[in-house]
Amino acid sequence: MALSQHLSKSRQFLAIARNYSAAASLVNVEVNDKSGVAVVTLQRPPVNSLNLELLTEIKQTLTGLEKNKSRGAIITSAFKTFSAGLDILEMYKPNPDRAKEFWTTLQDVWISLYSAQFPTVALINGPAPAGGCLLSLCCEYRIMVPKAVIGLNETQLGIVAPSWFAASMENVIGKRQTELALTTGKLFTTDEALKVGLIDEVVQTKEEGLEKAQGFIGSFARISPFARSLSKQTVRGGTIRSMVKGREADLQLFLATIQQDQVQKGLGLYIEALKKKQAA
Ligand SMILES: CC/C=C\C/C=C\C/C=C\C/C=C/C(=O)SCCNC(=O)CCNC(=O)[C@H](O)C(C)(C)COP(=O)(O)OP(=O)(O)OC[C@H]1O[C@@H](n2cnc3c(N)ncnc32)[C@H](O)[C@@H]1OP(=O)(O)O
Repeated sequence: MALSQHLSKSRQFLAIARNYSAAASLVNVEVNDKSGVAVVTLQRPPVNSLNLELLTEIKQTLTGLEKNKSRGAIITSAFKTFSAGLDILEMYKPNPDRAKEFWTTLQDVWISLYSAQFPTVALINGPAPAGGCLLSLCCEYRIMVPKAVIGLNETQLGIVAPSWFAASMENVIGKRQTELALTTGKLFTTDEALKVGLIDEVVQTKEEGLEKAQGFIGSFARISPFARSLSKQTVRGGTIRSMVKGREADLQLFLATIQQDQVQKGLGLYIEALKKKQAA
């Protein structure tokens, strides 16, 4: 499709996305006029913790971008935190039906973002623990600001990162580093993340990050989108197939795990600690 035609379609999507954002407003989508690349900004105050509503909007946004054959997407945050990960309140004293929908929607978001046909970049403009890290791991390229942290720190909450969280990290930094990171619940500083390959670039500001992200996506301009996306599928297909095959068992494991007394106690203490931190 010619770029002018494509941009016209992108603008139509943007209009729809804006209308949608106006109604719900947890995700803002702006399509760059020149490049056709969408900047997807998470904006659930205060820390973009991923609850059912935010995940649902992310899922709808990704579906819209795929349908409109997006040229690329940059995922970032409107706040100083990229994303605080899963909303702990979705797992603490949960309503079973909501918990089921919550986890299923998280799985859908992972599948859509991990297998997106268009190029994806995470512009990590603040802390990205656990589910925040997972979102960025689904992308093809990660750009991060200094003085932030990123990692799958689930063990620090007394829970275990599911196998597809672990696989997402392993595909980026390898088995050895993933095992060390997961068993300790490590949150990498920006410098540590760069060293281990968990992120690809460090930028000083979000604006610089947006430029770099556009540059990364622009680097595919001369590559056939068909060949590009099939190559991505070749590399990621095994991980996606195994997640999809195991998703019902994964859901049941999640529901059973969060009902355990010990897990509920751990989550309760973690919530208290977060609140005390704010009061101090
Ligand atoms: C085989 C296994 C199979 C199944 C396993 C079963 C279970 C495993 C399931 C899932 C894996 C879990 C994944 C997750 O993502 S769990 C979430 C992990 N997240 C964190 O540990 C981050 C916690 N937050 C922070 O460290 C800081 O908030 C942060 C550095 C992000 C920002 O700091 P800042 O100083 O800017 O803000 P705060 O004052 O700390 O927070 C403001 C406000 O927000 C509340 N908050 C923070 N994070 C969360 C969160 N993740 N969920 C809900 N609420 C959160 C915080 O309490 C404050 O609230 P309030 O006091 O009411 O203002």
